[in-house]
Amino acid sequence: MGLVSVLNEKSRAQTWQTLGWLLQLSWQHLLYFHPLFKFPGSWYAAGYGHQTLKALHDKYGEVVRVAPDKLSFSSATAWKDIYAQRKSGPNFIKDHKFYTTDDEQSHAFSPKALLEEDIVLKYADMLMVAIREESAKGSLYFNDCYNWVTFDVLGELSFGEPFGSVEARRPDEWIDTVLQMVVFIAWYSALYKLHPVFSSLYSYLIPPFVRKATVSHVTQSKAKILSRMEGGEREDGRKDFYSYIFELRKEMGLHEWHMAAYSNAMIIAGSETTATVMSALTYHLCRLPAIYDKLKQEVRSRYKSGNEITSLSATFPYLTAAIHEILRLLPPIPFGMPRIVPPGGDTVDEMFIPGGTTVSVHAWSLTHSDKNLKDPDKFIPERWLDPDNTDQREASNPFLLRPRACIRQNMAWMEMRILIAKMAFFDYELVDDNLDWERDSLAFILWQKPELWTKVISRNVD
Ligand code: HEM
Repeated sequence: MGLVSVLNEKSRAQTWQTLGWLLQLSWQHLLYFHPLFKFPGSWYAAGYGHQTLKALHDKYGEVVRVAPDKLSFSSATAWKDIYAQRKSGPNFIKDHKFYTTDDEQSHAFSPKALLEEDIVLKYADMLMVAIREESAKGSLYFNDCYNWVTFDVLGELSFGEPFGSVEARRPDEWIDTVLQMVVFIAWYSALYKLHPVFSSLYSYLIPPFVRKATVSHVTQSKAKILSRMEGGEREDGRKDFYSYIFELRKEMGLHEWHMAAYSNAMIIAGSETTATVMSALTYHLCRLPAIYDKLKQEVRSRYKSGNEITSLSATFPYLTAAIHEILRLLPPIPFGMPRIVPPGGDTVDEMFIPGGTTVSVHAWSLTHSDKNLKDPDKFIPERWLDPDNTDQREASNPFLLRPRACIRQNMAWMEMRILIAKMAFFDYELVDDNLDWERDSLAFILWQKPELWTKVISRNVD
């Protein structure tokens, strides 16, 4: 519970007054004394959407000050400077005001050989049956379909049991709550970026029903973890995410609440990202039938049905290029992931940045800039296949860079390849011809997707 929510009315009025005061102070500090004074920008840009932040980058250049102590970059070299292994000096670590996992912890959880592929195949095949049957009854809400499968996969890998969404053909309440929370976490983060003091306003922003659902959600996650712990290893003797986490539990001093929080983060990081890619790609394939024809042709010329496709066989050059392109056009994590410049300062893009500054790369600004790519707003998978293409493809780093890149990017690729290849046995079209994915998507911590209703017109699936 935030501090402000426990204060009475008088104290709240005083709090507002103090906040106004602090704002004035910050403003003065910002104007005259702050070491980042020389960087152009907008002090209130913390809560800006992706398009506005791009407009700021277009106006001011590759570095923009987005809050008193925060800089946003939009250059391919900044990716390397901020997120990759530094050639000299310490790496830039995660901004702990924003993250709940620390740099070492999540990497200790990086599992080795898992049963992910079998699980992805199982739910992908169930989804194909669900789509075939449900689409015979009318148009389908594809955002949900993709969420069913990605959350079930992560549920089974994390808690040892799926959410049961593909089977029930409806989203689990747990998932709905998580997706609602994403919006509020973004508000929290925007307020925090402005000044940590403002983050206490957060408790005013969350409607009581979401707050209640969130508490119940974390309690449920903890109960699931406990039941998974009591149940011991999987019956088939194979290891999932939690087999490794349980092994490390003592060594890392983890409480059940840590594990519940970690599994929540893992499920969101692993489900909504992949589901967003699937929805956005489906939209673009509907809009660009010639591209979808090429993709279908590539898959259908090798397989007679989606059931024949396994994880190892789902390697198709055009399909892979389409994934690269949708990850570029719509990086699934839409905000700049914050890192802290080590004490003493260091350089980013050949500029000296004082220690303690929060820096990030805003991927969307970078991958939508015509300085880096030709026709950056168009979906063109061919740019990833043509050896003579001059686009700066290194502008796109949807999984970040090692050593702190997405720890499960191989699984993400495997899941996307399988789902897209199996989906290529359906023909479908948009129900709403006015839908414009880029215009209608909202960027929070993750994307809030526009509604994707499709009409499946042929089902070449057994
Ligand atoms: C297209 C799909 C995905 C994209 C684009 C993506 C991207 C990313 C990025 C950029 C990060 C770094 C975040 C940061 O440092 O702030 C990250 C971290 C992470 N991702 Fe993914 N991810 C995807 C899918 C997955 C999947 C399928 C899983 C799990 C099965 C997963 C699990 C994680 C975890 C646990 C972290 C946290 C790692 C850490 O704290 O260092 N991601 N992901």
